[in-house]
Amino acid sequence: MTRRSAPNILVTGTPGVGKSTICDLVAKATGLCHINVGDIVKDQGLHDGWDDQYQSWIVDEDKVCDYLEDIMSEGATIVEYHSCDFFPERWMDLVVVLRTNNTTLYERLEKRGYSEAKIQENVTCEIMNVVLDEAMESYRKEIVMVLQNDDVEEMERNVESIVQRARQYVPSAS
Ligand SMILES: Nc1ncnc2c1ncn2[C@@H]1O[C@H](COP(=O)(O)OP(=O)(O)O)[C@@H](O)[C@H]1O
Repeated sequence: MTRRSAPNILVTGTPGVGKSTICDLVAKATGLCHINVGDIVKDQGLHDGWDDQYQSWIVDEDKVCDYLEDIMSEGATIVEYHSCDFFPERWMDLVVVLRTNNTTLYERLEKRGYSEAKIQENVTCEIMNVVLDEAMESYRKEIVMVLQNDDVEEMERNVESIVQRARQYVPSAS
C-alpha cells in the first residue's frame, strides 16, 4: 500500500448536490489540492468527444485514471465527480457521498439552466440512490461517509466533519 502524508478524499453525488462548494471549503480549510474531474476531462481532453443526447463529454475512464495516478499517489488531494466506480479503491482514504432532497435538487439544477429532461434524469438518479449504491459497492463501508446537504447549516456541518476526518488521518504503516 502507498504511504501518503495527507489523505485523498473523494466527494461524489448527483450533479447539484454541492460537491464543488463543499470541496472548495474543505480545500481552503485543509490545504488539500482540489480536483474537479469534470473539469480535467474537458481541459485535458480525457474524453471521446461530445454526446449530444446527454449534453456531456464521453469520458475516457482509462485516460482519467492515467492522468490522476501520480497525483493520487502523492496524496493530499480532494477529488470530486458525479460517479465513483472507476477510480482504483487504493487511491481513496475517505469517500463522501452527498445527498440532497428532490425539491431542492430540482431547484438547484433549474437555476443552473439544465433542460427539463436533464433535471428529471438527475433527480431520478438521486431518488434511486444510484451514486450511493455505486460508492457502497466500490469502497469499504468504513471509509464511506453519507452526508445530507440541503441547506447552509448542513453544509457547514458537513465541511466540519470532512475536515475533522482529514485531520485524523494517519498514514498507513504497511
Ligand atoms: N448546502 C447547500 N445549501 C444551499 N445551497 C447549496 C448547498 N450546497 C450547494 N448549494 C448550491 O447549489 C448549487 C450546486 O452546488 P455545486 O457545489 O455546484 O454542486 P455539484 O458540484 O454537486 O454539481 C450551487 O449554486 C451552490 O451554491
